[in-house]
Amino acid sequence: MNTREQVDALLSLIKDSAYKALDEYEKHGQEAPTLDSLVTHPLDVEVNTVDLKRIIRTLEGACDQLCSTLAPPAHTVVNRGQELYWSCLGVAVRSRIADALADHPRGLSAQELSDITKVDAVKLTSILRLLATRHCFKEIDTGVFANNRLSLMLHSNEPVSSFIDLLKEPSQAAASLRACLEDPEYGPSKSLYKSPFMYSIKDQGLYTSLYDSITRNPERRKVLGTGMIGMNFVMGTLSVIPIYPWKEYATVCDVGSGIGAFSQSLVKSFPSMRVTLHDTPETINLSKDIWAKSNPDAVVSGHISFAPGNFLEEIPVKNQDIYYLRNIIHNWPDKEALSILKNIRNAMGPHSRVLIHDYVMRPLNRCEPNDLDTAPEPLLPNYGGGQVRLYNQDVSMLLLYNSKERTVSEVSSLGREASSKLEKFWDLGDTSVLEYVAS
Ligand SMILES: C[S@@+](CC[C@H](N)C(=O)[O-])C[C@H]1O[C@@H](n2cnc3c(N)ncnc32)[C@H](O)[C@@H]1O
Repeated sequence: MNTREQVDALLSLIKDSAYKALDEYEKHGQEAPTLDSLVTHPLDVEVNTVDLKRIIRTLEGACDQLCSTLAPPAHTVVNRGQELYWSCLGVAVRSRIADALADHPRGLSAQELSDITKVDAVKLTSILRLLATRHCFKEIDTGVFANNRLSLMLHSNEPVSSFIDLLKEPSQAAASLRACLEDPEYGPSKSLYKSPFMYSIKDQGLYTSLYDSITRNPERRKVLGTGMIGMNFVMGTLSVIPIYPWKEYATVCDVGSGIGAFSQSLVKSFPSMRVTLHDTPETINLSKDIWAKSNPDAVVSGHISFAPGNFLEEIPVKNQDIYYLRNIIHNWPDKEALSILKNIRNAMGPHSRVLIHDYVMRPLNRCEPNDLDTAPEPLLPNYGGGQVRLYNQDVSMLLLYNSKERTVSEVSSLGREASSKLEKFWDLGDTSVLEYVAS
């Protein structure tokens, strides 16, 4: 295709997917809200958004490719190199700007916001202008800002805001990435204990790993718990609940459960299921408190139980129908990921299944045939910018743990080494579930 043909094809994809997205909102009861709207649309809180995700990845991929094709190359790379949105979002969350604006639909001046948040008014103006330029908050008069559809996500009641807060550690590690890669000891290391994050805090000599630093910091532990709810909401992982045949099974071990955000939804949909949460003792203590308040009946009836421990040493819960691991394997370099899978294999009964629920890396070229959903040309086969979160997450895993998001064949080879074989692949739009049985 020459450039004009590519632009034509990209414009068709954009037009087609934009109209499909409008239809998708309307199918869920109301037309798509404008950016100024402060009203939640039913689709905003829907668990299964796989169809919308598939539409949006084409739309975003095509818009990004169209602009990258037609803008001067220097313009595009400098814009990306200067990107500081993440830093301003972090400030907005920490200083609770969206909370401050909640009762002021006609907005507050930067000075009024500064009086509430204690952030200097001039600096706050620059920060909010950058955010509003890409549609998070809006400037309704010079220096006067109000909430809009995107900034509502930064309210402290929204788990997504905790996930934004949780990006502090990878951002800190990202600032050290270049120096870390050039360091003779840290650069070539594959160890969790020598990740770019560990490099960034090595002079403090306080912690052995990111998990060590979070486990010993109750405030960050809480942010991790709620941030995981926000991250999973964005990833749409709860769509596994309506899509996977849970009713064929009776017992589940949620391995590395966190505070049990997944299991809360699972027992709500399948109240007869017996679920055991397995995590570190500190996180299990936190989750016991949370469940005692949020769902005491499930705890008293024994439908939810707790198994503190260390999955690198042993899985204390034996012979479950399902061992479910959401956002676990990607946190660990191959050596530790294999230990976790081997420990699960030792805990499994003859009919147990393992569900590994993570992002799955897709090829950026069309050379190798694969069974994954491939984008139409001229898009990159992995949807390019339409799947950028997956690639950001991949690099975040490198920054934090010297780990990565894996391809199907990388996870399968770890599975094989742990005496398990891939039986089924579930594509949930952004994320995928790899289902393993004993081999
Ligand atoms: C990224 S979070 C995922 C939480 C949860 N699966 C979810 O998706 O919401 C990883 C979890 O692994 C737990 N974890 C880390 N090291 C562990 C270990 N050695 N044994 C058991 N759990 C561990 C952490 O405490 C944390 O809750």
